[in-house]
Amino acid sequence: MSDQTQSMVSRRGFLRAVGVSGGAGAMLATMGAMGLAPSAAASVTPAFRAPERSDFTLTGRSGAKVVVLGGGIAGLTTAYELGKAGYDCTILEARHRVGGRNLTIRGGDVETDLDGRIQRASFSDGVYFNAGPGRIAQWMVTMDYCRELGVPIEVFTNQNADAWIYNESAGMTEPVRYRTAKADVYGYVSELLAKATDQGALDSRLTTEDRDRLLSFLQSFGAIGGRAGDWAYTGTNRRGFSGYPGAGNDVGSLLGTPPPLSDVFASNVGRYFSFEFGYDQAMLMFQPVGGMDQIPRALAKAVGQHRIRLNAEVTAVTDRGSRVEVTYRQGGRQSQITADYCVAALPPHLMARVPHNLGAGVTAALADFPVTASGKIGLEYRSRWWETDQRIYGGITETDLDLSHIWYPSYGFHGKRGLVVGYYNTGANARTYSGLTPEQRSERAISQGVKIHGDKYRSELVTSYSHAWDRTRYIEGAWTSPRYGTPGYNLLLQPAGRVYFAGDWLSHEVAWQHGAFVAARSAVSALHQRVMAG
Ligand SMILES: Cc1cc2nc3c(=O)[nH]c(=O)nc-3n(C[C@H](O)[C@H](O)[C@H](O)COP(=O)(O)OP(=O)(O)OC[C@H]3O[C@@H](n4cnc5c(N)ncnc54)[C@H](O)[C@@H]3O)c2cc1C
Ligand SMILES: N[C@@H](Cc1ccccc1)C(=O)O
Repeated sequence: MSDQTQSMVSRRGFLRAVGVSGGAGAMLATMGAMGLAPSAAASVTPAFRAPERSDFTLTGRSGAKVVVLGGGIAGLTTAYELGKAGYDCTILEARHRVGGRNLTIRGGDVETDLDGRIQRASFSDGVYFNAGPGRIAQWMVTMDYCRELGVPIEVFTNQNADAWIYNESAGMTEPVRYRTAKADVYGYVSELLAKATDQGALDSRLTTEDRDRLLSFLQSFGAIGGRAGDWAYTGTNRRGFSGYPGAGNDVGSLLGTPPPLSDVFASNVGRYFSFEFGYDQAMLMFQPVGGMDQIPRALAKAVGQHRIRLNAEVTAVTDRGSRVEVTYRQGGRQSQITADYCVAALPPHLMARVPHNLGAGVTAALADFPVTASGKIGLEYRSRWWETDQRIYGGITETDLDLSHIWYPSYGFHGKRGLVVGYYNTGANARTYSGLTPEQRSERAISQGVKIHGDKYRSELVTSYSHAWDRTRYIEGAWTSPRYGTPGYNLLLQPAGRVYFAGDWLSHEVAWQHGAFVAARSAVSALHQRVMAG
């Protein structure tokens, strides 16, 4: 489908709904069903519905004043989209920069956490650390905003056959490459299933043709022997080589023979394979060139810096019936801003603490979002030993250590220096690290990383910066687990008087910028619909 076709389809949906006919509810109904017009559907993949495009065009104009609380992706998107339709928006952001959880750390950046710990990043020029979001799936509306805002993107390597798996608690003494682990697990699983199939164990489920087709599939899927070889898995070059094939008669040195079946299952390496099957984590994935914060930067530029008040902490919201008053503290001074409407795009657990007159039900609903902790550390190295010595170009190593994941950079290949994400963890593991000083976090991450990567993990380190989202002022958590379908959740999908709510927590894509974008678009649509109807 060409972009043009899809844009036209989306825009037509909007015009029909909001513009001239504009009956109440029609726009939202159309948005919900805003797949493809029947005539267009015939020429495109029929199953793909693209309801949320960045050519989100509000028809009809309004100069109404809107105050937006929070300058994260949801707040910025709200002001950006309303701005296109003429609204007079002001964003109040408590932090010293926009972006919220979309945070990229570069050399010179300074952050003070809730415990008063100050970190000044000293990364080299050109080295950056995405402390929050790092990847974008192709179908996400985030991609459309990158295109519309002119933010260049590049592939983010989310899976790599040459990255490692290391399960210490399963008794592994050294890491195994993904490709090796997959070859062995797929091989043995195929062997077992082929044997069971051939011995008739599945005859009640399979026709003769099914059985033959399944056996043929398993032979290629697991690289196993045929019937004559009793379907045995005995290894394959998919495991990799200790010396890769070369010129002339050099067939290379295969990476040994597979461990016995029960050792492979005991190592539990297979637990990581399904990650890349996820609809949200499957390759290809993308990242903005130069850091994830290129997105909020571009949004802020499009909104206009004069519309964004930084270091402005919202302290009260009062709905006066015909207008909304918002009180905020900036530079030690208390100020007030009055607007026709307000869109509150703060984390729900923080909005719950802001005094307001929107009702106890709203407070209770806002306070009912369980919050998860998460943390990451960026380790800058003076050499790219993971590329030169271990032949890992991007991707993720999976572990059962409390560091959970190690990410290799998807940019700067073959450069002089580079940044590895030395831990990315959640829940209890994240809280273990967030309770430590930055130096202790770095030491803990390094002492574990050397088990996988050897001495260079320590000796080549230049500097590090760690971010604990549960200890970040004005965020206090990584993401929430909404109680979908409850009266409280549904209450916040509606405006409370003149106050609307937005954020990834009001979507089914929590922990993704996509969720923040679509929730903002939903609030904007409802607000505009009301203004046009009024
Ligand atoms: C570790 C981590 C990894 C992630 N990985 C990915 C990923 O790979 N891809 C992806 O797309 N998404 C990812 N996400 C999710 C993504 O970051 C969020 O979904 C998105 O950024 C949320 O935007 P938001 O505007 O809803 O909320 P926020 O970014 O939380 O914005 C809320 C804003 O409100 C401000 N605020 C709070 N209190 C006040 C106050 N009193 N007054 C004024 N302002 C206030 C905050 O400072 C903040 O700027 C990740 C998040 C984390 C934490
Ligand atoms: N979106 C975040 C959090 C997340 C992790 C795993 C699955 C789903 C969401 C990330 O990709 O890192």
